[in-house]
Amino acid sequence: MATVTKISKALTSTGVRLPPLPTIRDLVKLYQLRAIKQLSQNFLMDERLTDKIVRAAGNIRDHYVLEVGPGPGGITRSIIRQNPRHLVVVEKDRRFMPSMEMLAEVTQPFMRMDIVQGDILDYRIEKAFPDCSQHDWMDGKRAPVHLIGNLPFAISTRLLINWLRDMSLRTGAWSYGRASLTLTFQKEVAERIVAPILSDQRCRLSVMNQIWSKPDLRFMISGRAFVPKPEVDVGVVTIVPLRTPLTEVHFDTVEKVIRNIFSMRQKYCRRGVSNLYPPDGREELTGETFKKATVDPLARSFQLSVDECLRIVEAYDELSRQHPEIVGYDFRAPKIKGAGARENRDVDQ
Ligand SMILES: C[S@@+](CC[C@H](N)C(=O)[O-])C[C@H]1O[C@@H](n2cnc3c(N)ncnc32)[C@H](O)[C@@H]1O
Repeated sequence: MATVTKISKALTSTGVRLPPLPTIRDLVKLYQLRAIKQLSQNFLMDERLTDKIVRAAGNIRDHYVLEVGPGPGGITRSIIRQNPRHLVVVEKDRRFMPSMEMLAEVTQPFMRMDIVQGDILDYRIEKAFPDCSQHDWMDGKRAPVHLIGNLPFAISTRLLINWLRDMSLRTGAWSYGRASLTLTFQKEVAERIVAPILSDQRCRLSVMNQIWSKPDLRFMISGRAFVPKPEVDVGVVTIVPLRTPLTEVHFDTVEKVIRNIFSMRQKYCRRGVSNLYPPDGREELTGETFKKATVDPLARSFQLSVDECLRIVEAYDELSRQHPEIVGYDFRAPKIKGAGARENRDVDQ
């Protein structure tokens, strides 16, 4: 571990020196590193870029930070240099544990660093920071809790939707208050998250994000900066929860309706919405939805504002309280033999 124990950059305010980030050659030697494709491993080894990502999170001094997938620890070092109070890193790949342990040891007198070897999708963030008190959601300030990560692309969209759900229910990281996110996404996904009405990238992810948060695409990083180089460039996005979300309808209902609205991008939005309803009564209920919502059923989904999407959600929510039998309906569910032929015909017409 000669290279890792070499001392390089100082922690500015504490005078503590961090073990330097291993070079690419070190990575190969020390960890017999072959990037594992299933874990979406593309490492960022340029300190200026890792510092820039952490700066995008704003002030984290004395705050609580969770880093997703630290890998060899480039972003981790940038976080530590900003002197958070408590850092938790969650990494699935056991090969990175020794270098994380070394960082935890060096920083131990000045801050708390916990290492979790495991899957971020299973990790309970509400238990991560026992010393962090709850912060009032409605006062102007954000909670001193930040989720930061150069995300594994294979799970980034799923993770974001899970986190938006937690944000809406004020569970997980949002049990502490208005926690913020600073994350990387493949360029196209980053553009979709912030896409405004009428844009080519407008999709379910845009509307879902914009209902509960203010997402910002802060800057792009060329794919060339990563090792190994991914096929695409990468966007750094910050996501700050809105003090007042744009709806009070339950996340699961909103997600279901928005998914249907955007399920057939090139067709009239009426078509996707109609699939929310069982064939018996589909026409009538779809007509009623658009009437209640005062939205043009012949608009395409990308032509709808967040407000129009939410009016459709609210109309569906109201109708499903009047007709409880439609709540569990899923037009993609396997069809019962015999009924299937008829139902498929209805959908295709
Ligand atoms: C894109 S790499 C980023 C590594 C490092 N942060 C960097 O910027 O160089 C993604 C990291 O997430 C880890 N990872 C992948 N899936 C994970 C999961 N489900 N839970 C936790 N970590 C995961 C990978 O092992 C890898 O270290």
